[in-house]
Amino acid sequence: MLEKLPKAPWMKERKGPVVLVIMDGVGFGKFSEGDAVASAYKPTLDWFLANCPNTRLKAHGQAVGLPSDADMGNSEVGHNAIGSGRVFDQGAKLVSASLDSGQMFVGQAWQDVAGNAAAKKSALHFIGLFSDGNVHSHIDHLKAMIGQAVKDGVKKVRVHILLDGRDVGETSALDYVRPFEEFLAQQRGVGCDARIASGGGRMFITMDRYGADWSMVERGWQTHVLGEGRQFANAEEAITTLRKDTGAIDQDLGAFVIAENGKPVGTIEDGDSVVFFNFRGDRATEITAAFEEDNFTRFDRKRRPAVVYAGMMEYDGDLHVPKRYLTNPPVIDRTSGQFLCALGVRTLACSETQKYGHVTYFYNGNRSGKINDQLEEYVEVPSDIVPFEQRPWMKGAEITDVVVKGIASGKYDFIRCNYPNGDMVGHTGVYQAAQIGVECVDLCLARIKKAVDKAGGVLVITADHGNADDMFEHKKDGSVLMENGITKVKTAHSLNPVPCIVYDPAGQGEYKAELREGLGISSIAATCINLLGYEAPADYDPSVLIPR
Ligand SMILES: O=C(O)[C@@H](CO)OP(=O)(O)O
Ligand SMILES: [Mn+2]
Ligand SMILES: [Mn+2]
Repeated sequence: MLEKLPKAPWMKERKGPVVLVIMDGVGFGKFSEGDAVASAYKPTLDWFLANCPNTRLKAHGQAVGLPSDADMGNSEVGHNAIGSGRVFDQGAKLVSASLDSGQMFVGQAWQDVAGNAAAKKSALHFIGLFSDGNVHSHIDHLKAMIGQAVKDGVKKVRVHILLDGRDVGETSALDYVRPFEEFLAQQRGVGCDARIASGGGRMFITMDRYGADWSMVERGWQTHVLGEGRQFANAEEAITTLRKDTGAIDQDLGAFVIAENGKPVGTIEDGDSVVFFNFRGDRATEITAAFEEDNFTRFDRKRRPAVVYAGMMEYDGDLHVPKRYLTNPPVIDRTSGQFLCALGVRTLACSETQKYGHVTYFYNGNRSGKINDQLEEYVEVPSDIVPFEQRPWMKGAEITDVVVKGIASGKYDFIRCNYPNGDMVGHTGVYQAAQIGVECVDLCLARIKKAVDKAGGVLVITADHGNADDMFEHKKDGSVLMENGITKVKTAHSLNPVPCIVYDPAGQGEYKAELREGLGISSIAATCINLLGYEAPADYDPSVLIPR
């Protein structure tokens, strides 16, 4: 049972709702070149920063539960922290710890997958994001598992590699493939037939999220499971050829099947074992459903092999997906949503498909369902299926329509939304588009400001991590990295801090104009709870508001 939060005696009631805007991927850059946030025309955001209480919050590394401060933030850990008001050790850290201690390998799930392949002399397949980005996966985890599988007597390993180029350098795939091929050769040297079997860009196959584009998963199934698609002798040949043919960066590269004499080397067959080695859930649950669900209707699987399947982690704590997983997820309990529902606070959450689960599922501690059907409304604006550099405004206007209407309706006490633009367009690496994405968010903020003014509400503006604020690769000395005479673009998130702005036109001086400094984005939960008129739970990270 949750304790009931006491009223904050120092906070006066506002007439209108508390509105929380999460500008995904909008941070404060530290370089002038490549900062599409700083260069954007954004009069509203600039006005807020000049006239409202505001501070910068940490949104990366240990401030969001990642192993080290060299780890950039991401949407999962960011929204977990914002929604739960505390910092939990996250997947990246938990999996590494479980591997280091050997805990994973004594667990039942590992015994099932490795034991099955060893006993049946069948293949153990690994599918996942192939990089050291540490957002969805880490290649070291993959290598540790393969090493153990060999020790456990597995004689055949097949790896299906999803090329990253989104959390790491945009054309860095071969930096991972080449040393990995050497590693696989070592495994073959000790009697395990270990090979790369298939692959493709992560934004082209397998790793769709929130049902935005199931055709990606279908292509992944065809590639990994059925072995259908363009054939190559090895991954390096595939990557070099596809790059030459299409000019695509890694995340968008086409699919490939490794074959010998026209025959794929690693289709997934009855009796095999499969490990999906991403620890993060949003882009893992669809392919998991294709393996696990008996009555699967999203696409025609043609053939569904009877395999022993495990995910790296439990991806959905409500639906308990996958059925078998190798690492226990962080126990994100006592979320702000649960406290607010217990108080009868009426809530609206909204984003477009690409980030819909961020403001619901991640925000609620990786649980996909609602906390309270009567009190909460979740609105998903369907995302376009387009390269976002072509439409950098995305569904900003439509999300704003929902929020503005929600504010005016008087039906909600708390409204939260996520604008994907800074992030989704930032990931494309197209500077001009990223800048327009940020400008779109600014245009939306102006509309929200008006609605808040009219309703007598209060607005909190923040972000989950940076991205558009850092669009060029920089050298250690801070100068821009050039390649063939042009700036090398950066598609990944940044390590930069993010804004926290409190626009409170109906405020009565209940708190100091200087906000508490040095905090991380987990402080947003207590801040919103305070503005709603309650004291935050004692174990929450402090609010940015200092009562007078
Ligand atoms: O697109 C994604 O999956 C990640 C980057 O890997 O971005 P975000 O954390 O912002 O969702
Ligand atoms: Mn994000
Ligand atoms: Mn992102």
